[in-house]
Amino acid sequence: MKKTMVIGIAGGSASGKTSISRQLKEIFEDSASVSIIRQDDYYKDQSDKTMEERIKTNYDHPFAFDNALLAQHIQALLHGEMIEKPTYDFVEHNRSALTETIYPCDVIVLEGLFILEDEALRELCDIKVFVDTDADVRLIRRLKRDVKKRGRTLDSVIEQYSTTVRVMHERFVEPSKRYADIIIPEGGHNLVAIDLLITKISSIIKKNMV
Ligand SMILES: Nc1ncnc2c1ncn2[C@@H]1O[C@H](COP(=O)(O)OP(=O)(O)O)[C@@H](O)[C@H]1O
Ligand SMILES: O=c1ccn([C@@H]2O[C@H](COP(=O)(O)O)[C@@H](O)[C@H]2O)c(=O)[nH]1
Repeated sequence: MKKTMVIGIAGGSASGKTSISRQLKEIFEDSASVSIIRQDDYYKDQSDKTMEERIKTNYDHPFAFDNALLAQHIQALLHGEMIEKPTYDFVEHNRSALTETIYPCDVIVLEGLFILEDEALRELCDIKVFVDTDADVRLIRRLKRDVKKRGRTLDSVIEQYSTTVRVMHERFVEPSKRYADIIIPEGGHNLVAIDLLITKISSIIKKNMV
């Protein structure tokens, strides 16, 4: 019987998880149906909080996410059911009103900060990947991205990084590296590691198709 494969991609903020997930989706689009599920879309709803309160939330602690719903959605896809995936608005620091329908597929790329830290999510992954990018590179990337795409100021990114992002990374994200089957040093720059990952996924897809 055809089985859906789950590729878990964890790593620090701005390590390159989303960029690698997109590369994989593009590469396998012709041979398999691929869906990307981002843990970021499962940040808890904060409609009951003011903007001032939302700014103070610690978004780098596992409690900020509804991981139970995420695990339930992955299970549903594995059982051949479609899901209504929440979507997240980083500018508003809140869930959006819109959901996205995700249909059962051959490959689920499950990416996010705590995919390997959370035991239930980790156990759903057939291949566990950790994108390992140095902290200084991640901070520079985050500064550029958050100012351009997430409505932040330079000062707010630096303040959030020094108060929560860095400490939580060391406490929760970095230790989860030990669960990885594949560690990709230098993020998306490491073409050799990405090629190895692609070869492995291809062989699993081939076996699945016969
Ligand atoms: N290998 C790379 N080289 C240069 N910039 C990169 C690379 N990978 C990602 N980026 C950029 O860094 C930022 C963060 O990458 P992203 O994939 O969103 O990380 P994550 O999903 O881990 O937070 C984005 O603006 C992205 O374009
Ligand atoms: O409302 C929010 C939600 C999250 N964040 C920050 O985003 C990153 C996680 O996203 P990556 O794409 O992995 O960088 C996390 O470090 C949070 O600090 C936010 O600022 N506001």
